[in-house]
Amino acid sequence: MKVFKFGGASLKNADGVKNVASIIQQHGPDQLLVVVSAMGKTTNALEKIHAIAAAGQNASSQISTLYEYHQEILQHLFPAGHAAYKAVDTCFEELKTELAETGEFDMIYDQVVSLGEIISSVIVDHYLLEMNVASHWLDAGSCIITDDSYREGKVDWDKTTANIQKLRSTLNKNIIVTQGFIGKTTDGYTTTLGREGSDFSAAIFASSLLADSVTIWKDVPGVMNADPKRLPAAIVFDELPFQEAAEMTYYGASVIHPKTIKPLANKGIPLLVKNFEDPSLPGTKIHECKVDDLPPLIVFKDNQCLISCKVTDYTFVTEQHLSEIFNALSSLDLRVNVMQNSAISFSFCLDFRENKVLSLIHKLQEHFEVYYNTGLTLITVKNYDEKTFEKYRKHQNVLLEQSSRSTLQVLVRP
Ligand SMILES: Nc1ncnc2c1ncn2[C@@H]1O[C@H](COP(=O)(O)OP(=O)(O)O)[C@@H](O)[C@H]1O
Ligand SMILES: N[C@@H](CC(=O)OP(=O)(O)O)C(=O)O
Repeated sequence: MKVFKFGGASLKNADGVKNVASIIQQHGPDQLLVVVSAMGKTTNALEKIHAIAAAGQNASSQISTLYEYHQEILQHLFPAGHAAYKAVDTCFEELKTELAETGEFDMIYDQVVSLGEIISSVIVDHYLLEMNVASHWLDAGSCIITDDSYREGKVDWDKTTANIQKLRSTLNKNIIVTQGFIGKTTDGYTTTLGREGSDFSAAIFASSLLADSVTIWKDVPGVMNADPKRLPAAIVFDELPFQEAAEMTYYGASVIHPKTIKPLANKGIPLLVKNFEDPSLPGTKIHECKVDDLPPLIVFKDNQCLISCKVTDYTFVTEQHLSEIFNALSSLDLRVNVMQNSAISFSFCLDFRENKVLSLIHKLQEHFEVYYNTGLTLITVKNYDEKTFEKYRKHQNVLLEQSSRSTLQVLVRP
């Protein structure tokens, strides 16, 4: 059996839905489970709607814009009065109900933001049925069980695997269409798996069903040695070892969600990255393989914050100081992207998640003099050669630089 995952870019309008349906129709005789994300930039719009409502303001104009966006798609796909309209209306009713709920910010966020995937999957399912494809809509939350870490749900693999394995008989008769990005707690509340987490959902289904492969359909010809939006001369890899792909995602290559590789590598399931605009292109196969002479791999990670903790009593940076810093980071579930120390100061860079980073700074100020800069970009060059080493080290406004035998990292003010 196979797993396909279609992201927001592939489903951004009615033509996108038609194209996705045609890729599904041509997939061949294998059993198929399809994971879809919210359409276009719907998740960002829902995040904004939730933030407005949580601040006690009226989000009705933003809700109308999102409703119109989906109506336009529906009108190009279905005749008036089709059941798909009612199904989408029900989701928007649910959105209003959830926004009126009182509860913890992150918990309500998940109930609201997850609706983008529900709407998208409802539309794709109805359209496939319209095209005479035996589609079966599945609530991903009935399978993917997480703890109650809202916005970053941690998967209960035993329960999840057992639930997903029960899908085998349905897969014998139907193509399953389900949502990426979302799960449920054992109490039945929806959770999300972290932004851009639909690739991870596809990997969860594939690993539980021991799929033959997972294909994630993107707007690029495959995995490239840099984001082509940043470096138009980037080249496409025919194949990549799991290890190399995992490291790329760790450094921030946004083409694949970082949690995707592990479940697939553990089960030896190949991950194919293909272009939804031209499915005939070979794409990239990520699997257990050896590739010699990989070119330099360049990853740009924006929205970085550099924090420097300065010891003020001339005792130098000791293990005690480091443990205070790492305890604070761990208590807030924050990950360091690069770090460096000198005699009296310890500097590190991390993603700028404003509320959490400001809480961190507050904690650190109990022990150190703290300085910080935001709006930075971390450039990582893996497998650097002489040319790329020189080029990125000479970048203007370098705030921090570090290199090992194979990897160069420079933190710059863009
Ligand atoms: N190394 C890379 N190779 C290919 N694409 C990359 C790479 N790094 C970043 N990208 C970006 O990833 C984008 C595709 O991912 P994404 O926008 O998350 O797709 P979707 O939301 O549809 O799943 C591309 O448009 C490209 O700009
Ligand atoms: N819709 C969610 C989950 C996701 O993975 O989306 P996409 O596949 O479009 O990156 C998000 O935007 O975070």
